[in-house]
Amino acid sequence: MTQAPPPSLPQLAQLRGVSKFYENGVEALRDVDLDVRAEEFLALLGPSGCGKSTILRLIAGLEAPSAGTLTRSFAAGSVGFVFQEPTLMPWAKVFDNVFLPLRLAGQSRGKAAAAVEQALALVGLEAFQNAFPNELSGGMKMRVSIARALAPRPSLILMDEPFAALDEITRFQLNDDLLRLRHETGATIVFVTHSIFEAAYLSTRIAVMSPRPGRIVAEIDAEAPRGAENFRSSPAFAALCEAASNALHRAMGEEAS
Ligand SMILES: Nc1ncnc2c1ncn2[C@@H]1O[C@H](COP(=O)(O)OP(=O)(O)OP(=O)(O)O)[C@@H](O)[C@H]1O
Repeated sequence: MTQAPPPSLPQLAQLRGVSKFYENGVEALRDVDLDVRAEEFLALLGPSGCGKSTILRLIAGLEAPSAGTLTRSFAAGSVGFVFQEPTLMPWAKVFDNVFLPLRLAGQSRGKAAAAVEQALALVGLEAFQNAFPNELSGGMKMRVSIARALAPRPSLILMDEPFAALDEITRFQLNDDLLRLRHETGATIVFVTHSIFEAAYLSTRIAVMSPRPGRIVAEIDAEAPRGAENFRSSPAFAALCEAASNALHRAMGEEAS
């Protein structure tokens, strides 16, 4: 008698044999197979121009594949996007910036107030709802941008190098905030980064990409215990960085060091 296979984790998105050509003839992706599993923190790690942002846009439904299949199993309104720049409206208070996606979804200010305040509390900015963006530091602006993505309570958050423009100390703080937020909200996160260290610190899985046309060349299980006081100096963190670094070197056609 054959045993039934173990139940697989639910998937929010599935890419099979996905290629993407832009109108100018650029082949951004070639034959990409990738799953986004519920409740994971998936990092897309790869060199500049390898198609990481293209994958996010495909998952969000902002682009269509040129070939292959893409299946989405989340509601259209249940995805949040965080970009490298905070992209806040400078003329609007923090509250109204975070309210924006709820306003676009047709909610009144009064009805949305609790959700906006809760999202701001999640990023530690509940006291700044009446501030304007130019009164905030770069890290605080990014927190507002994250709160805006969280306000509609999406099941999936797509983050495109959100901390790349921040100094390292702020970046480390926001990395820790993000781990806490994921824990508190249960959201699935797909996170684009160039940083091996950031991918190793944050992720439960790292998909390593080749240079353009991008393909997934390695998937690294990164479910290391994050409870340690200082995970960044732990052997588990070092091992993850080494595995990701070696996969990236192989992808770049170099000898792994
Ligand atoms: N709308 C577009 N039209 C034409 N070419 C595009 C378009 N968007 C992206 N590309 C090209 O497709 C390739 C992949 O771009 P993409 O932004 O997805 O890569 P990336 O890995 O996110 O890059 P980076 O790490 O530098 O942000 C690049 O060569 C880029 O120039």
